[in-house]
Amino acid sequence: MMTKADKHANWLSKVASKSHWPHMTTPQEILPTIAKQPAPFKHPLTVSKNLVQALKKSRRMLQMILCFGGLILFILMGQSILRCFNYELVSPFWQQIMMILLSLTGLVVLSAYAWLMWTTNWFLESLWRWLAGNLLLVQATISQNFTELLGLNFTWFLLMGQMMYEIHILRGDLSKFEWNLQVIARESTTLLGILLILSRPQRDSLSLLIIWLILRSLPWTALSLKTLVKHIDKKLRQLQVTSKNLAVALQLKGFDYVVLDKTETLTEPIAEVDSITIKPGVDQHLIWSLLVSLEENQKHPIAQGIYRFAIAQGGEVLPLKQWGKISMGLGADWQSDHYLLVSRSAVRQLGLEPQLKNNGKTMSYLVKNQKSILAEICLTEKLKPQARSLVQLIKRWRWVTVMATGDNDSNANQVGSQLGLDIIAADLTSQMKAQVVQAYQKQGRVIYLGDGHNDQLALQLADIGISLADTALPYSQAHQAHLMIGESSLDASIQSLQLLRKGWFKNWLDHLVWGGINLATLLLLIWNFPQLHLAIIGSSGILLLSLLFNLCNYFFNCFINNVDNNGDIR
Ligand SMILES: Nc1ncnc2c1ncn2[C@@H]1O[C@H](COP(=O)(O)OP(=O)(O)OP(=O)(O)O)[C@@H](O)[C@H]1O
Ligand SMILES: [Cu+]
Repeated sequence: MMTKADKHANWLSKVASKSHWPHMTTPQEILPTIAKQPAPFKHPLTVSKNLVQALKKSRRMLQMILCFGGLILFILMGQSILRCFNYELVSPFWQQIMMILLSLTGLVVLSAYAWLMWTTNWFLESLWRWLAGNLLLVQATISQNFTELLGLNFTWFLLMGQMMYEIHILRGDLSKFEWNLQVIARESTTLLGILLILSRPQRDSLSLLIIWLILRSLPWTALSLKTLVKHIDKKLRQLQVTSKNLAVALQLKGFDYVVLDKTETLTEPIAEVDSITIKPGVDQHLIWSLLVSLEENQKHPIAQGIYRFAIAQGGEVLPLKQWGKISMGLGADWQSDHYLLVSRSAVRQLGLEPQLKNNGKTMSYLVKNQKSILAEICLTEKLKPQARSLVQLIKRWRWVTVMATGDNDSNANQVGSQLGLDIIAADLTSQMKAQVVQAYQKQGRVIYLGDGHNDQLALQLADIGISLADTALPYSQAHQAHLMIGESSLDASIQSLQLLRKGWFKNWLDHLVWGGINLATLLLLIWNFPQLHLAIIGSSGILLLSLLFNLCNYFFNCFINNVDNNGDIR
């Protein structure tokens, strides 16, 4: 049988063979093809620029009005529907038909809602809600309670909307404003719900309600996401790790793939030159000088190794005209010739054949005018001491380990098998690294661990990007990652991953406790404690308001996000 790992290895070999070269990796070139985010919600309305600008300015105010207005309208509509439609007057046969239809739609809507929840990895919560919802459904159907059935349908429909909204938050960045809005909405609606219940004639439900609210607040304070984020952020900072969007990261709950960069992530930041084989008849001093000049200002581990070696051989700096960054190496013009210092696969794509066999080493080739190989450079990279424990840790958690490297496959296989990685993808450009991440995201959640050198895009696209930006090698775009490790050792990475996992576990516990409380209340209800019924009606009042708030917010976000800075609808 084909394992998960095999399937992806197959797919990867297909992607890797599509590599194009020479290829200038400019962000403009990559972004349109790679950074294809899920298509944004297209609003069917076309509105004038001025209106959009006005909407944007008064967005918050409008949200409030729409939300509370919507709630009042909703209640009024529900009441008038129930008043106009006299269920008792319908013939018993049609009453039965309507009951069955309502139960069935209830089941469908409930299942759709639970499924949406399932897709965000809230497995347990989704299961609780589905089971509890079905209990309610059965109870209402058996007792032939038409109003309750109608209410259940409505509530689940709204819950589905809320779930869509939450998925929307999970996909994007949770802004501070959105976060605060959520908190305000939740707290104010709780207050409103309490007032609603207090205004009811039956006071006996009050004590039950208070117990219920205390129970409800326990997990909220002890285990809530906000507390967790604070706690974990503090610990991360002690490790000199800066985090971004930790709330989003912690809501993801568990991972399926960890994609690792090789050079400088798993290996030490300086490579050691083993040998440089120069083509017979070529001026050696020119080679050393070309190497020194090419690598002079490069931060790449290979560059550091080559530079040191060539300097020691007496290389001098020549006024080269550098090409800027290209994938798979460097390019520069000197006098009327152009020189490339590139990888094995790049050399092959030029139709040239290296002399030396590649025995699991990192290789780099100096090529003149895309026609002849002047020098073959063979380098050794040392594994970082903690690389093995990192991989073992990840494997113990049963996440699939993938190596995505720009280095040649011979070396990648050597390092990969030494560490026992599940999948190895070599000869990747930064564009292909991003594609690898995207491909795995179709199967599950992806963490990317890299140095921010040839993988900024991959770091950005992954569900969590962890960049090991060595303070001595500040990579310009590393800040887009969710976590930044300020040292090149893997210790902080290992500890950060462990912290995240602890966070997910606690978050999971939170849902367990919540689900337990919900289920217990519902079971009590089924065993016919009429007072609790009131408490639950009160809490659904809370729910309703917060749902409407979230729904308004959701549509607003989709709508506003579709409008670019010029006020044009995309
Ligand atoms: N500064 C450089 N000097 C010499 N060769 C280079 C340089 N940069 C890249 N190369 C060549 O291109 C290949 C791929 O480099 P790239 O930076 O894409 O990946 P990498 O850093 O080696 O691996 P990883 O993706 O695991 O970090 C290298 O193996 C090397 O042959
Ligand atoms: Cu790297």
